[in-house]
Amino acid sequence: MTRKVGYLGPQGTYCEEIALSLYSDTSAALEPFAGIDAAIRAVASGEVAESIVPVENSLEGSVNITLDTMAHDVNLYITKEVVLPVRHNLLAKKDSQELVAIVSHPQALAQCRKTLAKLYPQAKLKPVESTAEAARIVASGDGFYAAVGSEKAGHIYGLTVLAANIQDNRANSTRFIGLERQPAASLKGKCKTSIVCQIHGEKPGSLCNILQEFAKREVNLTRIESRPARTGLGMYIFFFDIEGSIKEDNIAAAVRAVQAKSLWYKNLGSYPVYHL
Ligand SMILES: O=C(O)C(=O)C[C@]1(C(=O)O)C=C[C@@H](O)C=C1
Repeated sequence: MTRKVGYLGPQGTYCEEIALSLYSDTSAALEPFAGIDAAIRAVASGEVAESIVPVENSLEGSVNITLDTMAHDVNLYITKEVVLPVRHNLLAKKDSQELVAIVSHPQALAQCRKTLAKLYPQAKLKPVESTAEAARIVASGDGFYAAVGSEKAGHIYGLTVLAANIQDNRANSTRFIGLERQPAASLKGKCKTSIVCQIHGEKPGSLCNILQEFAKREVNLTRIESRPARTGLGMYIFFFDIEGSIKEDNIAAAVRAVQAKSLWYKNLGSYPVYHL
C-alpha cells in the first residue's frame, strides 16, 4: 500500500517543500491538509502514516498549535526534525493595484513585519491558514491583495514576485517535524529527544529541581518552552528538547528521573535532525 504523508497545504507551502525533499524519490503519496492540527490529527486517526508540520521559527518562536496539539490531543512521536532556511517573497497578480492588504500565515507575516511596514505602510496584514493558501487567495482576487510565500507558491498560482527576500532577518529559518504513531526506527547521526511534563509548581525551586536532573548527568538541553497546562491560570506544561537520543544511558536516566518528579509526563520521542 502507498505510504501517505500529510502536510499543511495547499500545494506550495514550506511544509510541502520539506515533504518533497524527504519523499520525492519514494512512492509516498503527499496529502495536503487545511490546518496544522488537521494534519496532526490525521496521523492519530490512521488516515496518513506521517505528517510534516512546523514547530519553531528563529524569529517568531514556537508554532503553538503544533505544541498544544501534540501535548493535549494526540499521542504521537516526533520521528525527524528538518531545518529549512525560509526566504519569503511578496507575491501578487501581474496587474496588481495599490495594495490594500497582505495575506499569509501569521508566522510568515510576523517574520516580515518590519520590511512590509517600510514597503507598504498602507497595507493591512491579514492572517490565513498557510502561505500557499494566501497565494491561492491572491490569485483568485481582484489585484488589491498580495501574499507572503515561497517563489514556488508564486509559480504554482501564477503570481509575480513584487519583492524578494522580505524576511526581516537573513538568518530566518524554521524547524519542521515529522510525526508518526511509532517512535523513529533509526537513530543514526545527530539526534534529539523531546519530552513534555507538568511539575509541582508551588514550591520554590521546582523547575530548578527538574533541571538539575539534566545538569548532574551532563545532559544538554537545546530548548525549554512553557505552554498553558489548560487546568487553570498560572498552570504550565514544559517542553524540553534534549541533545542526543534515549539510547544514551545518561539521557535515559535523566528522562526517567524527570518523569518520576512530574505530575504529568509525555515522551515525544528521539529522532534524527536534518538540515536542508
Ligand atoms: O504556511 C506555510 O508555508 C508553512 O509551512 C507554515 C509556516 C509556519 O507556520 O511557520 C512555515 C514556515 C514559515 O516559517 C511560515 C509559515
